[in-house]
Amino acid sequence: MLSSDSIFAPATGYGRTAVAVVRISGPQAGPALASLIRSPVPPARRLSLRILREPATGELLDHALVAWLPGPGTATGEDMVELHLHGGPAVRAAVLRCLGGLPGLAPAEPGAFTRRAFLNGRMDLTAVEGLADLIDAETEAQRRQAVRQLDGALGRAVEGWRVALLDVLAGTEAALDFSDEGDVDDEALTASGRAAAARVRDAIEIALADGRRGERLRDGFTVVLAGAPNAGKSTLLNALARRDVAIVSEIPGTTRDAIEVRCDLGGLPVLLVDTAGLRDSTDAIEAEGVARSRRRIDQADLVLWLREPGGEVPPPLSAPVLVVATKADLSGLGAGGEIPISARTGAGLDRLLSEIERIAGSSLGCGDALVTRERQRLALERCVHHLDRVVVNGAANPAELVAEDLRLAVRALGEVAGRVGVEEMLDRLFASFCIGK
Ligand SMILES: Nc1nc2c(c(=O)[nH]1)N(C=O)[C@@H](CNc1ccc(C(=O)N[C@@H](CCC(=O)O)C(=O)O)cc1)CN2
Ligand SMILES: Nc1nc2c(ncn2[C@@H]2O[C@H](COP(=O)(O)OP(=O)(O)OP(=O)(O)O)[C@@H](O)[C@H]2O)c(=O)[nH]1
Ligand SMILES: [K+]
Ligand SMILES: [Mg+2]
Repeated sequence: MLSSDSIFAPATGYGRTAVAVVRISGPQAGPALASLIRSPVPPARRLSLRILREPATGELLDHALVAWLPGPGTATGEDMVELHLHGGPAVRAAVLRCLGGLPGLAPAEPGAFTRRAFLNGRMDLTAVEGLADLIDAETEAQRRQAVRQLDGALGRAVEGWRVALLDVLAGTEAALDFSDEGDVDDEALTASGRAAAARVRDAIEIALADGRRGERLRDGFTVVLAGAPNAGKSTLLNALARRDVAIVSEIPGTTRDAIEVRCDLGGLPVLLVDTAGLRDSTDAIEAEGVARSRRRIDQADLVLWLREPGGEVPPPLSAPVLVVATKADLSGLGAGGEIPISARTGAGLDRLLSEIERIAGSSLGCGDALVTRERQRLALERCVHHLDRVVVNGAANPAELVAEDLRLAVRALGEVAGRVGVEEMLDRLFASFCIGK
């Protein structure tokens, strides 16, 4: 699967930047550097100042810091080169054009460097997923969770469980192979093997009993602002976003499309959604807006139900609800249990935000979850299923069945780490990276 071609790509952003880094990986990396600097590669693993020239014509391209990084002790496990260029778009384009003209070098697809790191055993699949999340992380809690996974928190746990189960499996297979030789325990599973399988199962169950906060933290927490027309939803959205995102007017039925604002609440990713005020309307467009509101309310992690003085109380909803008494500058306080605010004066907004942050925090955690994707969860659940059969029936079942369940449990852990059975998802995962990663 790994082509012997060498790849290159810009590793830094587009446009004008102070410095632009171009990375090359593969057997042609060293020769490519040598031809750009028209001399042997500089000392390994150091940045050296060199003059880059067009290989064919000798035309001056740039003064650059270059690094020669011989494999296998590199990010991809292959020979690598980094060119730290001046960050103009034309400098970068000229260097990329020269690289494309060299033999055995091709522009990298998105995620191609990370794919090579994975295929060369430099990273397991959980680390790759952690890296994807790290690049996408927009808040502190997301960053913390992603970098922990890149660092191997899940990978190490899974490998520890796998090694423990392989040990139990070896004992069971010995019982199978030599059951007539007399010197090996005849039973499919010794008491200590069974206890070891139970310990692994319990540890996995603890990791799974996390309320899915790792997955939720990647997705973010959705807060829907709902209520009757003119309750003050759009005014509140603008106040929380500190921007004029939604149209506000004294005309009921102003908002039609749902309006989304992403924000960072104490390190947590929160999506605020303003919606059309709920009422029966004969206006077809407003009615469609109300239908959209109801769908967003159904999918919300938290609904802020806004009611102006004397306004409607919330209908029964499946999501948790905070009732917000709006326009407190006109009416004074709302009823007990409601959070009084005035978007006009700003009164009560801090308290409202800290309530949202508290509820989001208990749903998303702070980045300490081990399981961060459904893919991992499903494989771990499958592992637990097979271990349950081993632990519960181990003494009664024939050795063949016990061994098969142990093998399937080990295989499920191998899937989490990307050792087996994941070929189909790799293309999708790597395509989610940017070019140059
Ligand atoms: N300039 C630059 N900065 C970068 C990267 C890069 O490739 N280039 N990275 C790329 O994403 C990240 C760092 N990740 C890296 C991971 C492993 C190795 C590496 O060479 N590992 C070897 C040697 C380790 C050592 O010297 O201790 C190894 O693990 O054997 C390099 C970078 C972030 N910053
Ligand atoms: N005095 C006062 N007026 C407010 C406050 N919040 C909103 N209003 C006014 O209430 C009216 C309706 O506000 P909107 O934010 O458009 O209400 P909405 O809930 O988004 O309305 P629809 O989009 O039509 O459902 C506007 O005239 C706002 O200026 C407040 O805190 N105090
Ligand atoms: K309005
Ligand atoms: Mg509105």
